[in-house]
Amino acid sequence: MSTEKKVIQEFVLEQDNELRFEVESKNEKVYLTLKSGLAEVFGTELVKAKTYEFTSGAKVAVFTWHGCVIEVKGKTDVIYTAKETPMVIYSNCHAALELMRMEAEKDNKRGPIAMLVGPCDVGKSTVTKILLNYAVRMTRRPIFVDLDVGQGHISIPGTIGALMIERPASIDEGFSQEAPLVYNFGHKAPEPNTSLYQIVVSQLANTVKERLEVNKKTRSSGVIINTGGWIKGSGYRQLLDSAKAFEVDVIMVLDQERLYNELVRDMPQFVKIIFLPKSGGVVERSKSIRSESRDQRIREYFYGTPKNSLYPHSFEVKFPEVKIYKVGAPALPDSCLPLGMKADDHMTKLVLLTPNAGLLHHILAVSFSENEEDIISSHVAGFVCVSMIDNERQTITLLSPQPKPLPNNILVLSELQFMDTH
Ligand SMILES: Nc1ncnc2c1ncn2[C@@H]1O[C@H](COP(=O)(O)OP(=O)(O)OP(=O)(O)O)[C@@H](O)[C@H]1O
Repeated sequence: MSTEKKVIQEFVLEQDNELRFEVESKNEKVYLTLKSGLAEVFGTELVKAKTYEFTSGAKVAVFTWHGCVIEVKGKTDVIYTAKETPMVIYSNCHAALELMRMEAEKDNKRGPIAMLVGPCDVGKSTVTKILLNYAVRMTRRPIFVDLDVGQGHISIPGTIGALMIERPASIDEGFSQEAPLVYNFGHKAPEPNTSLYQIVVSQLANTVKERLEVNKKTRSSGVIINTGGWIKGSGYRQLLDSAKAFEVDVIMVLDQERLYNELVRDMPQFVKIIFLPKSGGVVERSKSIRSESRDQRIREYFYGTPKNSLYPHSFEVKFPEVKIYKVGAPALPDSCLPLGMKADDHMTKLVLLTPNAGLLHHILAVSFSENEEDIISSHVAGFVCVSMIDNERQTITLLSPQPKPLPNNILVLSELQFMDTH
């Protein structure tokens, strides 16, 4: 047990102030308690006298609309109170979406489909979370869509997905992950395979639209879509395609006027484009921190969080028991392509793999599809990780959240890897 005494600090926040802190040191824990007044963390209200725990990697902002007293116990790397925040502007956006939801409810129509866009590290995921939390606090049931394959807020990185939000995010664990709809893309950025990205985005958009049709409450609550930070060149065209696929009504552009003006120029008139300033608190993340947080997401998928541990299973499957596919075949010169085939088509071609040492540590998506034709357009049941390949015995050892048997024998290779150090 550590004999080191924990540092205790008390902060008195005036109305509209924000206490920001970061926990960086490994194995460090910081405890936060609301002593009096009202406060929230990214849209989720703090319960008075309850202690919240934050571990290494946490970047937190405690905002108060009315003033409060906060106690922070433990070693933070940065901690300060900010008087200037864009929270009033974000709250006005929520109010505008809420008006659209009220109209939609009255006329039994679809509520607002809003998309957050902007470069990396401007707070897109954070504003998405704030807007979802505010909506659900008004008893709405919006759908959260995450198109950012880099971080994987709904499932693991390399995927896109949708989740119906029924209660505010937990301060330390995020949104409850009940029955998310997840599509495997298999790369940590859209660039390596934009054709495939476009297909999975359209597929997700169609499924989300179907869900809006069948649930009245969700239909009027609408959808909030988070996107990745790739906004230049084909990344920008990709954004336009995604906006079209989801039939968005509102696009909120964080921090970049150029992107805002391009969207005003290129989107149809009925789509409202809104410019939002970035919060001064948003922390920039280096490549290595992004990579660490991707690892952390995958580890949490298999092993859970300190508060909610999971115990994954490890089992063997024989080579013939599974079919492992890779999406995207090596490119062929135009002269070698069959008549009518475009050079781009190879990017969505399925290649059946013979299990080999190259699969070691790779993530495999367990497809819901029953035949080869539907693999790309099917959502996935979950993920396993290849922890051993034994060529002699013709077996693959898999780390899996569920015990044997696999729900399907069709597996799809992801570029993402996970080193299981447990
Ligand atoms: N007001 C704030 N105070 C302190 N930290 C903040 C604040 N807003 C956001 N952050 C932190 O900054 C980090 C980056 O924010 P966020 O993930 O929302 O950015 P992003 O634009 O979605 O990034 P990316 O493009 O990489 O997905 C997060 O760790 C988040 O917790």
